[in-house]
Amino acid sequence: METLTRLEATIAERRKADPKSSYVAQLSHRGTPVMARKLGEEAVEACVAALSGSREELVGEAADVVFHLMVLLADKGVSFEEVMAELDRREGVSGLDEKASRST
Ligand SMILES: N=c1c2ncn([C@@H]3O[C@H](COP(=O)(O)OP(=O)(O)OP(=O)(O)O)[C@@H](O)[C@H]3O)c2ncn1[C@@H]1O[C@H](COP(=O)(O)O)[C@@H](O)[C@H]1O
Repeated sequence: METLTRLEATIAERRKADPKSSYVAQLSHRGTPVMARKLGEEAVEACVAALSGSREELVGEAADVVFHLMVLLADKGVSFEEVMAELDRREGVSGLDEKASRST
């Protein structure tokens, strides 16, 4: 978790950097739709790696997904802490029970 907290701080800082020297700043400069598209692309690449790639490729693609998700969250002003709090809130509630409760 420390890694993600550090990455969140790095992303917040690099968003303000010169796009010529920072990939994060470049994404920020290009705007939310590009960030969202990148996240979608990386998610698809992770799926492909899971289905037909090596373990190493899956790890690499998963890291790309997490990184691009963090970039998009920063852009939308959503903190990593908020996402963790949502996961904490869900802890212990079966996905099946939660789904069943939606139809009542
Ligand atoms: N964790 C990452 C990280 N993971 C992946 N990537 C970049 O994400 C991109 C995704 O690769 P792709 O091949 O899919 O994208 P691409 O084809 O190169 O890019 P497009 O032309 O499609 O936009 C690559 O350029 C990777 O280098 C990352 N870039 C940066 N970070 C972290 O962010 C920090 C700040 O980076 P800068 O803003 O570049 O200084 C770094 O120190 C790292 O900690």
